[in-house]
Amino acid sequence: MPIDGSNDDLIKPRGSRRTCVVLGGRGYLGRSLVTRLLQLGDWIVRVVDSNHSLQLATDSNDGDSVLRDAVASGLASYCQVDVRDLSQIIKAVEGSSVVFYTEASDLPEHDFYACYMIIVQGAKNVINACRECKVRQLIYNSSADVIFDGSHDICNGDESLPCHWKFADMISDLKAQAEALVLYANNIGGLLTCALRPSNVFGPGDTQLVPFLVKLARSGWAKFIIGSGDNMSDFTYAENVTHAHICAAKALDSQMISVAGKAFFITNLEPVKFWEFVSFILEGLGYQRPSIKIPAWIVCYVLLVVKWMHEKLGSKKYNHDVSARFIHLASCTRTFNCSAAQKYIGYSPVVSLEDGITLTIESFSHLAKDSPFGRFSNFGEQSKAEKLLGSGKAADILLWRDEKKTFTCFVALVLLFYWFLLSGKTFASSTANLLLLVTTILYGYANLAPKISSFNTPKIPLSWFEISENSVRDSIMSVVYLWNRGLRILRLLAQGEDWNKFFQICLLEYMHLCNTFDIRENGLSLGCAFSLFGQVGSGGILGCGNSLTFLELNAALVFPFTAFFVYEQYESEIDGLTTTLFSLSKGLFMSYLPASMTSFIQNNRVLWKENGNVVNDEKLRKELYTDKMCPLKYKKQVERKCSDMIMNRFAFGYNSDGSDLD
Ligand SMILES: NC(=O)c1ccc[n+]([C@@H]2O[C@H](COP(=O)([O-])OP(=O)(O)OC[C@H]3O[C@@H](n4cnc5c(N)ncnc54)[C@H](O)[C@@H]3O)[C@@H](O)[C@H]2O)c1
Repeated sequence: MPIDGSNDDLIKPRGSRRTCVVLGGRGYLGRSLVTRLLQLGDWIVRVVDSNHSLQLATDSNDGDSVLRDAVASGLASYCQVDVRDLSQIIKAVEGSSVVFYTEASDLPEHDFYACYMIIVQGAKNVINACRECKVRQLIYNSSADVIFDGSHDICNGDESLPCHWKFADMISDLKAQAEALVLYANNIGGLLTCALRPSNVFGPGDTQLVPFLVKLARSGWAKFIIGSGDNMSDFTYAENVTHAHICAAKALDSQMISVAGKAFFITNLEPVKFWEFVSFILEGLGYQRPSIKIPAWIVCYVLLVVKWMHEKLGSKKYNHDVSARFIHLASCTRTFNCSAAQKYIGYSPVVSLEDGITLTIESFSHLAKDSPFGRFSNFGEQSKAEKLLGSGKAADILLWRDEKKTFTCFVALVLLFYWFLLSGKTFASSTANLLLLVTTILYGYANLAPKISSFNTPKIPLSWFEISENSVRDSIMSVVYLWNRGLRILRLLAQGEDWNKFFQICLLEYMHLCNTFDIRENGLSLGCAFSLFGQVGSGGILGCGNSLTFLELNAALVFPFTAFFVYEQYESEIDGLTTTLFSLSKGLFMSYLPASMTSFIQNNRVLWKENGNVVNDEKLRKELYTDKMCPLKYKKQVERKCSDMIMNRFAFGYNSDGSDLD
């Protein structure tokens, strides 16, 4: 129920304070609208939202302090409603003359019914409540998305553009229906309505655009420009949207014929390249500006594959619509003509685009790259890939946190790789050549004149060549550790204690030898296992052997620089896929076991004895499936356990269903 409960509109003369309702008044746009209305001083504001109470911030939040003062002086009140319940809305809007309606934007997009009930049914309820309570004006916060089909450019589009009823996403479709209902309700039962269509709203506290861009930047995807990067877009600073609402309320009185029953585009009147805007925001927050162009159709296909994977894995966390919407916005031109709003509702932006961007960047400083959370990919949470790499310098390099550093390391590794492996020399002569080269360069540098024409040649300080005692001790310790470990493995192999490892090493050595011969002997093939094409003919043999080896070595070089990066981007997808593949291979393996064994494993009620204790097969499952065993070992253990079970069954008189044998 409204706290103030006044019917002042009906009693107070025109020109004094009027009562208005801001439905969705604790939301992003709603808060800004409430603050602006209270600052104007012409209104008694009833904040209506789904929260139990106002929940005012305790710190010095500007908007909340204005509202706190207004509540204390009786100029503002709060009322809790659910827009799906007509009776609640009737109580909330009773006695007001204007209703500003902004509905939720954080809707459960996978649930059509819930979205429909909030957007469309909610709009019907608000209209009916306004009629019932004789509210004079209803101003609906729509969106420019209602005329966008997700694929065609809109250049300087105005209100004459027809609604095509083809939408890129469900929310825009439902919002278009709600907007149509609001406009259709105009002038029925004395209610005047209009709708505002802001385009790409942003500003301090933005819950959609800026957080999405930051997330993109932290995951590394903001490096890419989708499409040509030349597409133009209109953006609207949030305060300008709320200003437009207040202008519309005034205009519904003064310019009734031109405004009532109409929709108006609202923008900052400063169209910019979409990627220019994104770059301003990202650079302002310390992130790299997007620079690599990728055709939009490739991104769309990748997104479809990701969607398909999520569907297969039954993942509910992934929101395809949000990513798809961003791709459409990011690759199409969407500019709107705002002259109708300027002419009929007297709108003009109160905050310029440049100031709006500056204020927004300031307000999101906690999400900036240098903030304590800047290194992490998921708002304070360390990624698995980063944990796996030890969160140190190696992680920073392999996860491309600093492109320059990573690129330098990669180039250095490539050079070493070619120097040592593909030069055709032995390791010792490659090392000797490298040392000779370094010594020659250093000698040459030391003998350079201190100044060559206008360039100074700084001397390299001697400290560069010093190695600290600790580093020497650490590296010796590492060498000693590796040496001891190698010796232990050798001892195991020599004593024949680990035949698996013995054969693995033999196989590896054999393949290595074959490939070395392939490279060195220039045409000689040993028909190695590695070179699958080795048997085809001596002409092709060398090529295949060489190129395969070359490819493998290259892959080994590129792998760490790509695999961890890709894993970080698609952590949940890759984990999910691995789990699915693991369970599939587990199922496949079980299907190859004899039926008697699988029935023992699958039957929950099977009992057997182990070390004299009766155990059910749950324990067996846990032991077998959670152990990190190699497939061969795994199979052997299953067989052994199953045969034990069969033995036990007869020895202890249990049936496979756990009942006693007769
Ligand atoms: N934020 C943007 O960038 C943007 C851009 C263009 C258009 N819009 C549109 O403006 C509108 C408002 O956007 P926002 O970002 O301020 O949304 P928001 O989600 O921040 O605020 C909506 C408010 O509605 C309340 N609410 C949710 N469910 C309700 C229910 N069943 N009954 C009553 N109240 C309920 C929420 O508590 C919230 O306070 C949305 O329709 C959105 O589509 C937003």
